[in-house]
Amino acid sequence: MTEFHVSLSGVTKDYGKQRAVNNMDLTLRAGECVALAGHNGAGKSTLIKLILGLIRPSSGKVMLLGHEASSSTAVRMRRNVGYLPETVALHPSLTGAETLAFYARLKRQPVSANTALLVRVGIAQAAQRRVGAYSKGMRQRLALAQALLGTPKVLLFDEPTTGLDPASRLMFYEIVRELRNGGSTVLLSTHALSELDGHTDRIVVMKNGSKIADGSMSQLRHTADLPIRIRLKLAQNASPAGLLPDAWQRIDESKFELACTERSKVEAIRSIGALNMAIDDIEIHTPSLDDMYAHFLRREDL
Ligand SMILES: Nc1ncnc2c1ncn2[C@@H]1O[C@H](COP(=O)(O)OP(=O)(O)OP(=O)(O)O)[C@@H](O)[C@H]1O
Repeated sequence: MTEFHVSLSGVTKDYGKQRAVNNMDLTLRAGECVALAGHNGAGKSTLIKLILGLIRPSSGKVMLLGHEASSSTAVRMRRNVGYLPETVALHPSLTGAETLAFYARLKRQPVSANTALLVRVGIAQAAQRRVGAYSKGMRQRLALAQALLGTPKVLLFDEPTTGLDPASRLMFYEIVRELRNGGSTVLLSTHALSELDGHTDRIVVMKNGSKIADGSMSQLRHTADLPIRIRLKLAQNASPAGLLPDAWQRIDESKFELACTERSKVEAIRSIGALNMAIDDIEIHTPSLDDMYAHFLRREDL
């Protein structure tokens, strides 16, 4: 049986006249990492707060670990949920160790596990320093440590990698991988789609409160069907380039380019093979995640 850790059905959230989330359906399974992408004000943070039960939907149902998210029974479930908010307010006069101990007590977790947690997020050496003297990245790592307390079943990260350097980002995604392998569900909101490659199972794209795309990277590529560019470099002794069909554009003396769809890519490569030309190199440029993202956000019909 598929185990859903989180499910939203027909969820709408209005703030007065402002519709922040519109008729949203979403399910998150155990051991799944899903990225939530969308422009500023698309409704990502609101969606995360709905899952946390911090706000109630105007209509529809949000289920978290088998309980309605904003119900009193779900409060007990919160111990199984880790949350990293978009802006983290940590007390500047507490040390890193004291901060984590404070959150561990709030979450009723043993403080004995904290040292290992500080090592895991890479700030053990600064544990006795005041948080006020931490860099932005160090504060973000400490905030991540509090979200990981008790190895939650559901982790909600609101723009977790903002302010992290590339090494810290890698550390973050390494932790996400461990969490997934351990069966936790991870939902992370982001603007940085280009850094997601290989780190998430699905990407959900939101626009003006509605879900406009939901699928794995390759499913989204298929749906977007953006042109792929195949570049050929012919060998010096190659047969005349005139053998190439007209669709191939000449770039210079020896280089040619074809724009084709994801679906017709294999056929295009096969047809070059059939021409029996001497080829030095073939490059395939697939659309980047940012290209796909821009494509979905641009579409007027969505
Ligand atoms: N407490 C609130 N009261 C009124 N309107 C709100 C409130 N919180 C959010 N909104 C509105 O709801 C919409 C969605 O906001 P939300 O913060 O969920 O977007 P977001 O996708 O997280 O944006 P960002 O990427 O900028 O963080 C926006 O139009 C925002 O102005």
